[in-house]
Amino acid sequence: MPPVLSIFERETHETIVGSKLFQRGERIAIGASGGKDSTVLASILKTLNERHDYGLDLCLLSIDEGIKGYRDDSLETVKRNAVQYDMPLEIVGYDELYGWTMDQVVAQIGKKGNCTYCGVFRRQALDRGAAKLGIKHVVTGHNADDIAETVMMNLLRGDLPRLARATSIVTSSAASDIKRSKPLKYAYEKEIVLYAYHKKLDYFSTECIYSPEAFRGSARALIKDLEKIRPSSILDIVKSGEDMAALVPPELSTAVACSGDNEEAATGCGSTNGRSSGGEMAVLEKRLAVEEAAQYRETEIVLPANGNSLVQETLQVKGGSSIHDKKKPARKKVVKQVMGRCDKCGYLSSQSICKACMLLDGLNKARPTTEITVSAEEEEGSTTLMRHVAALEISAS
Ligand SMILES: Nc1ncnc2c1ncn2[C@@H]1O[C@H](COP(=O)(O)OP(=O)(O)OP(=O)(O)O)[C@@H](O)[C@H]1O
Repeated sequence: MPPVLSIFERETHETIVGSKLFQRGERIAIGASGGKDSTVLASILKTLNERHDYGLDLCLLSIDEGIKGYRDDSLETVKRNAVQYDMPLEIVGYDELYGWTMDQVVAQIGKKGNCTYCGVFRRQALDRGAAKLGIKHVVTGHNADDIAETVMMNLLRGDLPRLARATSIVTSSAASDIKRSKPLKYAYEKEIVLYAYHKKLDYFSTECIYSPEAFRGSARALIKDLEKIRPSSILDIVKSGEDMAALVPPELSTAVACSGDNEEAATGCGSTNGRSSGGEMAVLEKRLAVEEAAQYRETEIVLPANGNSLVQETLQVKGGSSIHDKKKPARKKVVKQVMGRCDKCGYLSSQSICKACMLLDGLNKARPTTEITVSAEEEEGSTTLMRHVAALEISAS
């Protein structure tokens, strides 16, 4: 076996053991997209489970987002993987869960912002798929590159709670009783590709046909540039993310989880997306330059406030608003989240309407603009988990 394989396997084993990721006898659903990361994850977990006798019961869980020419092809890969790794496979589709495929969502809303829908739907779909299997732990193939990008994006957004969630190897939230973990958190994408290559793994390498998420692409490009001058940048960013996460009060990072958002949902589907160079970074840089220039036109004035105390306020001498006026909205008050059920679909949620249902409401309201026919049998016999979403068929026209 080439040393690169054994080193990779040993390091992944160390991550698993060091983080006490699994318990003996645990049933684990591997989020399997057919891509390189989750294929390598399935392969290596099978190897390590047998070699080190973890005692895990592994299965593959795939979400069919309903993207023709992309997900249907990658699911064929997952079906082959199920045979190759001798693991049961469960496939859950957006159409059965939500009454919408991503192809239909994109036809309705366009490509812009479609990753947000997909991310929110996928998170819930993975939970629902795991619940269907009676499994409480889902592992995903997120790697160090993905996490470094997410850290960078949340740093630029000033969103430390979400940054904290992205860096933790295990995430669980009050809004779901299903745990998530990322055993490849410290694995470079390059190592994963090499492992797949040397082990001749069968994976699907086409990227999603819908628009990439520009901001992630920009963060990725920035990290790639940093790597040229500092090769350890990716793991350094992951490490810095972990250190920053330690400063975030737990109730704040939990509140992010409870809001129904997650790193994937907030940033689109994740790592493969947005790998094109985005213009957002250029816009950001331009804005920063303008703001920097504006600083020189500012004068510090101390004003008396509330009679006694002195409050420093910055006023701008010439027109326009001061950069200090562009205060970020005050951090949201942290409300203790209580797990309940979504009024519409009954899914676990800390809100009265879960995020997926909110998005579906918007989609369904706009749907009558398209010519629609409802199939009576389908509506009557629907086993759709979300009963409020009628099984609609868009007529061929
Ligand atoms: N359709 C899906 N079904 C099941 N799991 C998924 C699906 N899409 C993504 N995942 C899980 O989320 C992880 C991150 O997904 P992402 O879209 O960022 O793709 P990626 O980093 O290219 O991973 P991969 O190479 O496995 O596709 C995947 O490794 C996989 O575990």
